[in-house]
Amino acid sequence: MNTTTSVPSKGLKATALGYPRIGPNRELKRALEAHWSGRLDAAGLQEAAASVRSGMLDDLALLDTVPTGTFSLYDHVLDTVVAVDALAPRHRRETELASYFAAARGDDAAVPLEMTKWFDTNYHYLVPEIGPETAFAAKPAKTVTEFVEAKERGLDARPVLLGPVSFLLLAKPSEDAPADFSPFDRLDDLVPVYVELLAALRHHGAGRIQLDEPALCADRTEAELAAVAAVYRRLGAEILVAGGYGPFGESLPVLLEAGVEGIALDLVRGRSDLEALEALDVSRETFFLAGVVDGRNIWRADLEKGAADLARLQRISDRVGVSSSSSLLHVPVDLDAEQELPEALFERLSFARQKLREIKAIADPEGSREARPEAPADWRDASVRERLAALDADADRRVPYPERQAAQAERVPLPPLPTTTIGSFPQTAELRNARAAHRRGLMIDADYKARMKAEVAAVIAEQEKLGLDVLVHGEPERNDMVQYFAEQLTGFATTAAGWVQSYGSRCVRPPILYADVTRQAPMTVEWTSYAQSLTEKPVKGMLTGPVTILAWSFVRDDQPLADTADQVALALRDEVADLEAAGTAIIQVDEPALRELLPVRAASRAAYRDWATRSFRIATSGVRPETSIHTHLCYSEFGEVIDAIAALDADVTSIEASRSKMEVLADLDRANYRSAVGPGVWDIHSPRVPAAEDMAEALRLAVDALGPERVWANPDCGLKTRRYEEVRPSLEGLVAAARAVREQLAKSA
Ligand SMILES: CN1c2c(nc(N)[nH]c2=O)NC[C@@H]1CNc1ccc(C(=O)N[C@@H](CCC(=O)N[C@@H](CCC(=O)N[C@@H](CCC(=O)O)C(=O)O)C(=O)O)C(=O)O)cc1
Ligand SMILES: N[C@@H](CCS)C(=O)O
Ligand SMILES: [Zn+2]
Repeated sequence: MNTTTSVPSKGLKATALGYPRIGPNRELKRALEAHWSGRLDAAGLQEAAASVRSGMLDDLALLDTVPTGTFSLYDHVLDTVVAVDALAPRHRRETELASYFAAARGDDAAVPLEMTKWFDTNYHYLVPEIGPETAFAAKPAKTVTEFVEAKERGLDARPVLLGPVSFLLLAKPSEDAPADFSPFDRLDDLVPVYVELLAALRHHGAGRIQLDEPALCADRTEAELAAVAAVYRRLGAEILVAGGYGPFGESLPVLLEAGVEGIALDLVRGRSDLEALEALDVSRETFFLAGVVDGRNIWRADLEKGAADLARLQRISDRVGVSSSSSLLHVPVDLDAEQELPEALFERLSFARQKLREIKAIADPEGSREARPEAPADWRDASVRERLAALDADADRRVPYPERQAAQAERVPLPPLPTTTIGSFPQTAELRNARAAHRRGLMIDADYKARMKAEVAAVIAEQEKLGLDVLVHGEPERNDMVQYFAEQLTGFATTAAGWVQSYGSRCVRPPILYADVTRQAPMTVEWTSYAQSLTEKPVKGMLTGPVTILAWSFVRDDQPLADTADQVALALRDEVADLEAAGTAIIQVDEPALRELLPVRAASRAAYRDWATRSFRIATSGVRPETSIHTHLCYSEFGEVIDAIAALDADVTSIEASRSKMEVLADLDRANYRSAVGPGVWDIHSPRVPAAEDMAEALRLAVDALGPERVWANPDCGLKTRRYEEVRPSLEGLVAAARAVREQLAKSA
């Protein structure tokens, strides 16, 4: 056994709130997918998981105190469901592992838990279903095992669990719960189970235990805050409460008054907590972790600034340690895996492993305080800035929707309820292998392009055969809908191995947006034009919007997000113009991350909505009235961005609606959204083939809500993760459903 022990620091104790858990080379992803496909048994999967955990501890051993339990086979919220024994009956199977994956992914017998965005990140968690009858019980096996693993190595280990308040606030009522039930009503029943979990850990020698309460970084009601106080009074000593997604704000005095031993502060996004603490009467015995190393971005820390914040905290308390601002889950593992990054960029970056060293350096009073190098002057591009400054008057479409709609209908006549898809068709292993071969230099450009064009032709033929009305080229040439654009724009770098978990085994490599953005050449026109040359039906141009490009990249921190978004928007505006000039009648600009970047706190939201929607309009407003702009959003929970969706001023919005049973349509109506909607009638996140009759019923609901002239028929997201075996029958059903509803409408007219 490896018996690494941590090296005691000369200064303050160094730790981190959590660590990447997919493995430096996505080892866990490969093991999971092998297990799901039947190639690796449960024991083999557990062995691979143990090896990933061991690698995490190898890295974390650099610290004085090591967080444990932040590993997960799929998702840490699902782990908490298991830890409190709250699995829904429909997910219970013969083994714990089978139950776990039934809840995570669904199977023939049961739909999975819903998946949704984790705060303002690109990580997705599984939403616990809690009802009045959910019988909680403590199941400490995972947390204890992982704690003991670290302890047996001689490490000073600190178990981490998702706290009870956040667990219930992130949950949704189970299907059979009464209408007035809220999972939070069950807090008093859940807390004793946490008491047992903590007792099991203490029994194995745990001291301080970290309870993550990220929900306390959002606005909370008085009643919720009162409950927080009661819970933390009851959970007792040696508890460290961590937030990680901004300031605790009004929760901060509540936690202090409840007498929690320690609080982990996010001093990157939540620096206002520091000022709040300076104004409060805080016991000098309170333990604080100064989260001065950014867990959400990849820039090297400003060590002087970190040390200065630390000093401020030391004026408040005698017990201070140093940490990351959030879990390091959101950054890639190791910068040293990147050989191709420009030198001036490389030396300004820090991934998880490097961040551990930064934490250590800040904790050590004699540690090096070497400054991050200045950004080179040629990272700024005066021409982009001048163009943006001159653009103000041009950032909106000049003609209002009703006139545009008439011009567009004349240019592209379509039946009622036009059928279309969201853009991507299945990314087969064969496509990805061709891309990997191309990247490694084993396939020349011409062959790669020919292979992708053959795929476009096949996708067009599929759609013609299915009888869809508005076609797509299928996006086979895109590794990812953000990375593909980042690879072609200046100002972005892409990584070779900078993988970050998005959900379960799925990962993304967020590009790094480090300098002013410009478009060197058209990025998509050739593909769209080629697809259009193969068919008489209209083919949509397909772009990713500025907000989503920002949300799914690591973004420069030296200027407001709004300014960066405008630069990306300007590059897209040129692409839109080129697509239009090439004869493209319909251009879709996807903004699935519009909701994701919405600030966690309500006070900052109006400003966000303004810049986010303006950047979309900069990208799209250059076209003539007869050119139709579509947009697409997914990941439900649109409530807070409904006004923003209306402010995008698109001609057609396709939107995830199948899970919310079309409720979003009434919301759009209330927000004065008057253009057309494609409410997703097929939930593509599930492998189930939807029944044509169910899709027809959904379309009828949409027609009732909006009128027949405003409804499009489409799935609720792209088809890249689905297989053709599911796609063909599902789209056949979709076309049949639209035809059936059209016929009914014609009869009743
Ligand atoms: C729509 N979603 C997206 C989000 N964020 C993005 N940046 N992009 C998105 O599409 N956030 C919200 C959702 C999240 N959903 C998903 C869905 C699916 C994935 C996914 O499948 N990810 C893939 C990786 C995708 C990718 O980059 N593919 C590349 C590289 C493929 C690869 O792994 N290559 C191997 C080499 C293969 C070989 O040698 O044989 C390698 O590099 O090691 C490509 O297609 O070229 C995943 O596998 O996890 C993510 C988010
Ligand atoms: N056009 C993209 C949008 C995904 S959100 C796709 O179809 O995959
Ligand atoms: Zn989508």
